Amino acid sequence: MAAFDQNKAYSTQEEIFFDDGREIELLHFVYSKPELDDIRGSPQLVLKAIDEFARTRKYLMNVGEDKGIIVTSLITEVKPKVMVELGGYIGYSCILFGDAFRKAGGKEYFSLERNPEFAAVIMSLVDLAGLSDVVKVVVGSSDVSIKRLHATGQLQHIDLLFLDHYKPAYTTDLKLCEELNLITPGSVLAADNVIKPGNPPYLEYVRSSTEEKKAAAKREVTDMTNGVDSRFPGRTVQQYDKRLGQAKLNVAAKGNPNLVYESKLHNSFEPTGVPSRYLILVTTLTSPRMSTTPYRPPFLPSHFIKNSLLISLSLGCLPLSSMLVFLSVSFRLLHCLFSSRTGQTVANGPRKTILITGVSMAKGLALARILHEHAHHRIVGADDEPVLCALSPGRFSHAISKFYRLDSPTLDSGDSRERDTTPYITSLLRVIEIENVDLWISCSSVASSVEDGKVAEIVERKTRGKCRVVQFGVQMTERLHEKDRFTTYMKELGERVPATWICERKESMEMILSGREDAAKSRSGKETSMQFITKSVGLSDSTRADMTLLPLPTLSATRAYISQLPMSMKNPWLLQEFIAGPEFCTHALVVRGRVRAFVACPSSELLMNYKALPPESELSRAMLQFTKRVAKSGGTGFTGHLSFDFLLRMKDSRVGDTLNETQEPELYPIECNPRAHTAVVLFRGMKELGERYLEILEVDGMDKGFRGVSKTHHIAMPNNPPKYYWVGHDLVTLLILPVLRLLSGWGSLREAQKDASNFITHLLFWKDGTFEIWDPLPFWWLYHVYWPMQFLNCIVTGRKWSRINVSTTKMFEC
Ligand SMILES: C[S@@+](CC[C@H](N)C(=O)[O-])C[C@H]1O[C@@H](n2cnc3c(N)ncnc32)[C@H](O)[C@@H]1O
Repeated sequence: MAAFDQNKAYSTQEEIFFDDGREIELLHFVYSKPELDDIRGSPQLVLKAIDEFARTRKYLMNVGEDKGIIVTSLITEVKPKVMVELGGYIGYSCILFGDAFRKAGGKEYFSLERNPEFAAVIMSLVDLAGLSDVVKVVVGSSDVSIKRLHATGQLQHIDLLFLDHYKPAYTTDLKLCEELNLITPGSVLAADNVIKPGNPPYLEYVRSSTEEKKAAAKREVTDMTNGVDSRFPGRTVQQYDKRLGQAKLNVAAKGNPNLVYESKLHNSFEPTGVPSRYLILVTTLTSPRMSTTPYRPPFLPSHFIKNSLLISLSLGCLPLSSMLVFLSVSFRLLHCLFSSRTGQTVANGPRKTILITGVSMAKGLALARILHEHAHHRIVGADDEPVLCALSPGRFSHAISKFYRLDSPTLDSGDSRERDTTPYITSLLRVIEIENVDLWISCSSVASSVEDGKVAEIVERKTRGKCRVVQFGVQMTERLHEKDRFTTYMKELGERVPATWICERKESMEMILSGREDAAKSRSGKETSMQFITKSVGLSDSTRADMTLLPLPTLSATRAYISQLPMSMKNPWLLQEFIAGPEFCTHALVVRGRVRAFVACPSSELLMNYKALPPESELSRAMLQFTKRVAKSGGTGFTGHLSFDFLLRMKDSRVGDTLNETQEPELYPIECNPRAHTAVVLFRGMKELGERYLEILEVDGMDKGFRGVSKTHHIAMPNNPPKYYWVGHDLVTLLILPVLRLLSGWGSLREAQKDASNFITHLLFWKDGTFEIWDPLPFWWLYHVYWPMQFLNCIVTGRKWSRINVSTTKMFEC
């Protein structure tokens, strides 16, 4: 630390050092300067005048030049678009930082000041400095102002936060900003005077790990007076009481414990020349890292209340959905009367039995309904459900002649690979045998992938091809399903894949990251922009939404992040190049190595919205071509459902989420799901898809190529189908949660309005993924029996969940 220049030292701090009229005196001092015309519009000259007053007249509690330079350098480095300062006083920091901020391309600088007289001084001096275009002075207590700015949509994110106000409010205001999602990865905090006069609770909070914060939140707070930590001296606590009364702290703010900070102390001098210690904090995240969904504060206090509220919601909606079912059934009866007069579907060939597994899920149900259109054949449905609990919504579908309960799949795929029989395999084989099934369409979940593959092999062997199956064998299923093997396979096929490494040890992940960084640096001679994400090779509900970009801003943060990954020889992790761009998913039916049905759509959060890409679009065509190449490589024994997740690298990263059809698509397959995708709902009402499945039955002999017997080479693709959503999911996420968030002061009106308008648009113009007017019972059962029973079970067993997927009936445990 360089020596302090005594010539610029402020006057000594007196016993009473502010709010004694000196702030207004300062205004007169500045405005009576003979060189006022030169000062006007010059932030530097305004600061010089303020410094002169503090040196020659009275002390001012400004950040000062020495400490200020730390923040101005930070501004130049971070280039914030939005900056907030808590505590503006007479506007010194606001003018110093506002100037640097504007030069660095900043757009909005909010200066929050509780004392209206001080705020008036700031406004006057900011105006004189010519900074009114970027600086907005907000009068009021910081927590109230933050909430209001957020609620009115004026403040949506903070790139740089400067804390220099009421010491006990540092932690509570930071927690508030975290909860409102104003502080996210990439945000930088600079806090003044954390060592002297000191701010132990703040230091403790920003230095804690996620676990420590969670544990601290659970502990009973005993050492607090009026929400103020007893470690603060009385003088600090009562500093602003005289004029403004006792500050009310927002102690309800719980913060986001998942945000973990990396902190660095900077030594400097107070403007009086007294050495000071300054804390600059760079936010970095540990688990669950940068989620694609913004962090939403848990305003529902417990799982019990959450589950109880959802059960009540189901009860509340019961009359309306029962009425809907009644109307639908009446409509169907009338329709049947009418269609019996106009004639039924003409029988064509021998009647076959088609088994569809996974009918509890929207995808299985959609396929059952599509095949039901071919009324001549018999559709049997099956799915796993608990013994003596008729929970599966699919069992009540009009499309299904008979439903069978299956045992649950074995969750450990390694286990099921070793064993030839599991309760699931046995129960499924029994259904195929009892029903003398001609075609089994496997539409099951990820949990049963390997066992389904096993059943496929056994059935083909036992029935000598009499029973046809839409399901790949075990080896192919594993090769496609396991992320590491899939990437290797794609490389073997010469396909473009993101750079990927399989890591069994944390040290190797660290080494790869530092090696890549060094190589990139030496190639370009400057900082690399290449970023990576990590994923567990096996299934992991808790980490799958995690999108933390590596390397983190500092080596130690990257190390800390890697160290918390549950990586081992048995549970390897992938380190994969991050491709910035939109994600897409596809669904395809492949028969004997040929794609027979295909659809592509943009991926949405939790995959609860489906909008098909036009089949003729360049993107859809590119994804289809890729699917065709993979299908062909599987040979003539390759029959099953094939879904991929693709990332599209945009040439101009700024258009990240908007699709520009004129760009040449640079697609990267990142994952494969060798099973049906919920996107199959986009085929609803499309008889042609049913025909593609029935063609499998027409193939004469297992060794005969498909080409010889195909009626058409045309691939079934939905053209301009309706958009799909799930009303239960949208009702909660777009209507109830935003309203509750708004009422509890956490959400903004603008956000709630936007969500509500999306909900209404979906309700009016989109189709529900489960409801069908001629087959309404599965919908009713899903929302009024299946989910309430699941929530009740969670209350009774204490099972905790963080998200649910209405379409796949899956609960993500936490
Ligand atoms: C140390 S001074 C700020 C100095 C200023 N940042 C500078 O360097 O020029 C602290 C200021 O915070 C203000 N303040 C105190 N509690 C506050 C709160 N809860 N919300 C907003 N401002 C507050 C005080 O009125 C005072 O003006």
